Amino acid sequence: MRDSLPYVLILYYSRYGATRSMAEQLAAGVESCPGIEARLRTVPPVSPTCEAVDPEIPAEGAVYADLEDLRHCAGLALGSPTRFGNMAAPLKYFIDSTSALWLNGVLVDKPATAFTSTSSLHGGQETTLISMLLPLLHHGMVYAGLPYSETDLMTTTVGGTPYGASHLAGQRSDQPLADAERRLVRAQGERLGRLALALGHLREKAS
Ligand SMILES: Cc1cc2nc3c(=O)[nH]c(=O)nc-3n(C[C@H](O)[C@H](O)[C@H](O)COP(=O)(O)O)c2cc1C
Repeated sequence: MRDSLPYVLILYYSRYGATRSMAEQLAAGVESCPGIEARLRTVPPVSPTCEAVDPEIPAEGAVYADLEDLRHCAGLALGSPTRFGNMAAPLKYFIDSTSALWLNGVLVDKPATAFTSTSSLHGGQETTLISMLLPLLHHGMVYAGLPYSETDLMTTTVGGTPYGASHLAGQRSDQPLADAERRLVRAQGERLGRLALALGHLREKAS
């Protein structure tokens, strides 16, 4: 018998705060689902010289993720700023440390999604989301984007894609989430929460 609620892991990197504000909205969406919690975790920055070791507790924002956060999640949302049309290196670096979980198939059949923030509208939101989709598929996760039943997808003039939520943060990464962007990332969290519960029940039945 489980003594705590299942949780969706929201694992993100954010240098200037835009992706972090998306992560917080996605968490609110997850927690609007009765019976499941959101767990926010981040990853430390990386640098070309790797002697430096970051303090164990970051100065602000979520605490750093470890592999146990990932092992026990019921669902996973990956968030990253767009960097040259791709996910940021710190998130990729963390994902590259997950081979032991992959070998044991611990993420197989769990739902996953991705979200991103950019400075420019056509600066690579979709390619970044797809770059995050790739390792999730290798882990055997079930990718859930955003369906067009979320009608903001049809009308948004800022972020929001069927591949996952996105945010146009502007040149200084200081634009707040637009209403449509906020609704979409919340809907994504709510959907991920529902899917995590449903797939969790299916996995329990099968075991
Ligand atoms: C190295 C680097 C590469 C970037 N590449 C892109 C890019 O390809 N397209 C884009 O629109 N913005 C790009 N940006 C801007 C960030 O994606 C944008 O500022 C984002 O909102 C930052 O998110 P954060 O506030 O969570 O750190 C880049 C920023 C950096 C530092």
